[in-house]
Amino acid sequence: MVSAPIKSAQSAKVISNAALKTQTVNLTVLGAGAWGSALAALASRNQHNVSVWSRRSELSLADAVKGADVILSAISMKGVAELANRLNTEVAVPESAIIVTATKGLDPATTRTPSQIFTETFPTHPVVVLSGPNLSKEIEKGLPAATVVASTDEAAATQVQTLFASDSFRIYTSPDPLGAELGGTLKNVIAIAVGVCDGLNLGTNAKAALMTRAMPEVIRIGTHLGGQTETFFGLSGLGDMLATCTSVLSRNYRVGYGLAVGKKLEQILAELGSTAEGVNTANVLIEIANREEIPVPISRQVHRLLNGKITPQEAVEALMERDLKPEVCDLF
Ligand SMILES: NC(=O)C1=CN([C@@H]2O[C@H](COP(=O)(O)OP(=O)(O)OC[C@H]3O[C@@H](n4cnc5c(N)ncnc54)[C@H](O)[C@@H]3O)[C@@H](O)[C@H]2O)C=CC1
Ligand SMILES: O=C(CO)COP(=O)(O)O
Repeated sequence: MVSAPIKSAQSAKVISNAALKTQTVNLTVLGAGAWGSALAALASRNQHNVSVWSRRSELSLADAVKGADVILSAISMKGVAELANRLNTEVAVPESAIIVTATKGLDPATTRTPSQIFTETFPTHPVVVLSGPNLSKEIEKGLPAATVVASTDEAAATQVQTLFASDSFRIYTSPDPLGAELGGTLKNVIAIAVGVCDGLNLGTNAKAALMTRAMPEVIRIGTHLGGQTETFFGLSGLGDMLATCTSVLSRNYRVGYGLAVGKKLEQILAELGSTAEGVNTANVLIEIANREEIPVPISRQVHRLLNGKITPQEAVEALMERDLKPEVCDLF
């Protein structure tokens, strides 16, 4: 008898999601790179009105956001603060528009996350983070994937869930935008470390140890910055860490791999021709860790490597030669 009300509540939720699906949403995607384009295609396939703006497009920013129900930013971190400022000062963002951020990075000038930037700039608008194990090339092919839309505004998260969800793109909601965003951001630095591990042919044991020991490091800094511990064990945390650290499609992984096989960082980034956020994130993360005295041993070695202070082999030695200790002693 206990199960009856639970079943009817679940049914009611499914019906309301289905009803939402029939509404056509005006979506504006800001950023026509790999991720912005893939997300625009998902919403188009769901029959929504999608317009895509990029800094090189003929469409002006003002025209792009006119009449938008949802504005999704998927540009590189280096442009987010400037874009938020332009949206605030140069154009009229519709009053009820939901702002979604899909960028995985930290602002070098202020150490803020994209959702913090948008929330501070648009305090009356709902802000939603979209983050998960989402290699865009797989999603473009229609391969199955899952992600998280996180917001303190549950209704806004549900609307964004419905906007993008399909048979091949399963979306979960979460009330923890910072946790979802930081999981996706901090793992990029770890993906560089795992790329180094593979580039040096250190084997599966080493890779498993690195990813596992990265979890307390990500949780330590992620919770310090406001994320919830459990979020880091979900799709946007562990899930994204696994995707990015185990796929040659990941640009961050390829940065680490390239360094390990003797390439210069500039050459690797030029060959990639697109964004590898982990490079900037490592710098900002170490600034935060130094300021707040948070131990981040793996990220610190990545930072030293990226800045030419050590070789890949020296980074491995530095991690292996640390003081011995119990495993579960330093999660927080
Ligand atoms: N590609 C992927 O598989 C995924 C990427 N992401 C995240 O999405 C963000 C964008 O990544 P991608 O689309 O892959 O990179 P991309 O390099 O393909 O595209 C970056 C886009 O940002 C724009 N941009 C760069 N600086 C700008 C500025 N100052 N002002 C306005 N626009 C600017 C570029 O013109 C381009 O449209 C990154 O934070 C990345 O971590 C998240 C999940 C998946
Ligand atoms: O965040 C991503 C997958 O979820 C994309 O990873 P890269 O930016 O390393 O390609």
